[in-house]
Amino acid sequence: MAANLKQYTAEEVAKHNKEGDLWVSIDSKVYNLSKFADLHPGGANVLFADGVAGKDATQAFFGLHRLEVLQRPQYARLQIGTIQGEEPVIKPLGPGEVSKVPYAEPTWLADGFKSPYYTEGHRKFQKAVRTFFMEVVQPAALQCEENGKRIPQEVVDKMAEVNMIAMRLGPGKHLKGRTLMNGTVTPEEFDYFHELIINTELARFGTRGFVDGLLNGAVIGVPPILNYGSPELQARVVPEILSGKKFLALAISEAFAGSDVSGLQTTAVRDGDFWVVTGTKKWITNGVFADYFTTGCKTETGFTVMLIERGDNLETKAIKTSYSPTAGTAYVTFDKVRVPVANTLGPVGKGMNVILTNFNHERWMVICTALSAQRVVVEECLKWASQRMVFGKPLTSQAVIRAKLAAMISRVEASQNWLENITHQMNNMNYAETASKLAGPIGLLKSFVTKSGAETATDASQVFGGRALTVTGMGKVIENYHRTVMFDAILAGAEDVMADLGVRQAMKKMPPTARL
Ligand code: HEM
Repeated sequence: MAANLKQYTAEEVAKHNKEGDLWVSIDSKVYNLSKFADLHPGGANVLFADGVAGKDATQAFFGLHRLEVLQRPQYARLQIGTIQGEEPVIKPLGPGEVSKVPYAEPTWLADGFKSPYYTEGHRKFQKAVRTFFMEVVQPAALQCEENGKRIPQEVVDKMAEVNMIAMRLGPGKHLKGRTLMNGTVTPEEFDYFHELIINTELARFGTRGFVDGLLNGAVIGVPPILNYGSPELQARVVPEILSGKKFLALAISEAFAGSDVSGLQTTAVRDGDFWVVTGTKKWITNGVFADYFTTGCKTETGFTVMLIERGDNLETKAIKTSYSPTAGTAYVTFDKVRVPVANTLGPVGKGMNVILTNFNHERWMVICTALSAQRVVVEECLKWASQRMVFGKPLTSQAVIRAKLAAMISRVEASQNWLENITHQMNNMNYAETASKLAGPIGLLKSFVTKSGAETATDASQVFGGRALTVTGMGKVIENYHRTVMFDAILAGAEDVMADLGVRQAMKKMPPTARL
C-alpha cells in the first residue's frame, strides 16, 4: 500500500499545522488528522500542540498509544503518504515471527543461542504453531476476552482441523493416526516439548480468561476418560470432544470443599444400572458451555469419578470472577441426575487415584502458560521503559526501573530453565517414575512461578504507573495480568500447598544414611 502513497517532504507536512488543516508524521508515515481531530479519543487540542501539529509526532504518539492503534483500519486509512526518502522502522511481529526484544522469547528462540532440548523439528513446529495462533486464534482471543463470549465455533473447528485440541492433552495414544499441525510433527515424535510450545504460544496474547476458555476443561477432564473410561464410552465421547463438536469440563471442587476431597458433598446413589447424582460444584472452568462433566462424587464406599452428560436436571450458572467470562466459569447443580453406571471412570470408591493421575500434567501445563504470560509482561515492560520519556530521558535511565527489569528478567529465565529441565525428565520417565520423582519439583516450580508472577505484576504496575490500571490503552496487558495473576496461584493447587508438597516429597526421600 505504502508504494502507491504520495511522498511529502517534512517542510510540506509542516504547512498543515492548524485546526481544519492538520497533518503529522509518525514513523515516516504522513497522516491527515484534519477531520479526525474532533473525534480523537485524546481530545483535539493535544494534536494542535507545538511539536505535534505539522511535525514528526513519533515520540509523542508512542508515549501515549500502542502500535496496534495505527493498525486499526479506521485509523490506518488516515495515512495519506510517506516522508520522502524515509522508511518506516517500527513494525509489528508478522505471523510466526519471533520478537527481537531481549528476553521476550525463551533463549532457544533467540539469535545465536543453543539448547540441548529442542530439535529442528521443534523449531519448525514452533513456527507453525505461532503462525496458527497469531492468524487464527489471536483475533478471537482479544474479542472474547473483552465481550466474555465463548471461543467461536469457527476457531474451534480450525483448531480441530490441525488436531490442536488433541495435542493439548499431551503425548499419548489419543494422537495415534492423527495428522498433527498439517503434518509438521508425527504422533510418535510429539513430546512434552511440543506441548510446552503450544502452551507457551497460547498464553502470549495478554488474555488470561481466554487461556482457560481455550477448552482447558477438556485438557484436564478428558484424561480420566482416556485412562479409565470403558472402550465404548471412549469411542463415543472422545472423538466428539477432540473434534470440537462437544465440550467437557472437570467438575471436582465445591463450595463445601476445594482440594479437600473428603469434604465433597455431591452424592451418587446406585439405582439399578444408574447412579442418581445430587449436589453442586463450584469454579468449574468451561462449565457454562460444557456438554459433559467429569465429575467427582461421594459414593457408599468412597469417592468415585463419573462422566455426566448435560440434561434436564443439570444446570449451570455463570460465576462472576475477576477474569473474563470467556473462561465459562460455572456453578453446577445436579438434581437427581441419572447417570449410566457404564459412565463410571475407574473403580468405585477409588476416584482419588483417577484424579491424582492427572495432577502433575495439569500443574505443569499451568506452569507453562503462567510463565509465558509472565514473559510477555517482561517484553511489555522493556518496550515501555525504552519508549516512555520522562524529564527528557527514557524511563530506562532510572536505576530503580532497571533494577525492577533485572528482577523480572531473572525470574522468568530461572523458571524457564527449571521448566525445561522438568519437561526433559517428563520425556524420559515412565508414568510411575514421573509420579514418584516429579510431583515434588512440579509443585515447587508451580509455587515459584506464581510467586514470581505476583512480584512481576507489582513491578510491572510500578513501571507502567496509572496505565497499569486501565483495561484499554498502553498498559492493558499489565492490567489484565495483575488482575488475573492469582488464578495460576490457586487453580490446580494453591501456591502454599504446592510448595509444601515439594518439601514433603523431599522429606519422604531423605536417605536414612544422611547425617550432618
Ligand atoms: C494517527 C494519529 C492518532 C490516532 C489514530 C490516535 C488515536 C487515539 C486513540 C484510539 C486513543 C484512545 C486510547 C488508546 O486506544 O490507546 C488516543 C488517546 C490519546 N491520544 Fe491519540 N491518536 C493519534 C495521534 C495522537 C497524537 C499525535 C497525540 C499527541 C499528543 C495524541 C494524544 C493522545 C492522548 C493524550 C490520548 C489520551 C491517552 C490516555 O488516555 O492515556 N494522539 N488516541
